[in-house]
Amino acid sequence: MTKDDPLLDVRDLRSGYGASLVLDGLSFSMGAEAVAIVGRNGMGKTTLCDTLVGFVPQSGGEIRLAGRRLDGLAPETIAIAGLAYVPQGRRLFPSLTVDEHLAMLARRARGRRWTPEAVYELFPRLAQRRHHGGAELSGGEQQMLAVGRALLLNAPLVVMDEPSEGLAPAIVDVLVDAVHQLVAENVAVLVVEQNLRAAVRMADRQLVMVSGRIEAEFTGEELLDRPDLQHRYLGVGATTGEYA
Ligand SMILES: Nc1ncnc2c1ncn2[C@@H]1O[C@H](COP(=O)(O)OP(=O)(O)OP(=O)(O)O)[C@@H](O)[C@H]1O
Repeated sequence: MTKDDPLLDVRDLRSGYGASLVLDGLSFSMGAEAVAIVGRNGMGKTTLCDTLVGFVPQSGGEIRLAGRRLDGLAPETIAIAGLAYVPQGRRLFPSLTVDEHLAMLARRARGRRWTPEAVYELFPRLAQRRHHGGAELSGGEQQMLAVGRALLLNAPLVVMDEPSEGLAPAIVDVLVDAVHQLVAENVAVLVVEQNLRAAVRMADRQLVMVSGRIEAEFTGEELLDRPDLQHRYLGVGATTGEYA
């Protein structure tokens, strides 16, 4: 990496499922900051996350992390290269306790910034639930665990797909604070959000996805102040309620 390389640089990315192309020439770059990807249902946000982390194979374009090409690498290699993932739906193991989830990556994390104990400091609620199984946790606790597990990779970039989905406002506040703390410690966060209010609180840069491309970029303030933009890019009702 030279000093001019962005942390993540995505150029002309193409990917999809079989013959159907979902990402169709998608480009953006980011540094050690928080960036949100917003957009209507079905625009390809989850496909973007899954392609970045190697779950969906790309059919064109380039992905560079700190100057290193990631395209075509296996998901485990991409994770170890520095791209951690908090998938939509959290994907935890119902029969494993919180402690057991974190223990799986504890050896790799030893001596680094993010250890299981550091995750428990970030999310004290998880520490109280450390002996409970994944299936016994509330949605918010599950999301904290999914974020904590990703942090144990000690990666420079964490990708989060819809972290606020289905969560009470108080829990979203905890996640927003966690994102701010990560960025303050130089960990970049790329967050996909359906929920504009949560997205704006997590990130200043809002990239709008339309039909598999980044079509526009706004600041959070611009998007919140402009119902016309919300209507055009996010659909009716994007900002109704505190987080809905
Ligand atoms: N496994 C799959 N196989 C085939 N098509 C898929 C698959 N997953 C998603 N798609 C299609 O790809 C397109 C983009 O879906 P994607 O989930 O990436 O969008 P999204 O913006 O994340 O929307 P949502 O918020 O509803 O998840 C949609 O047309 C969807 O039907």
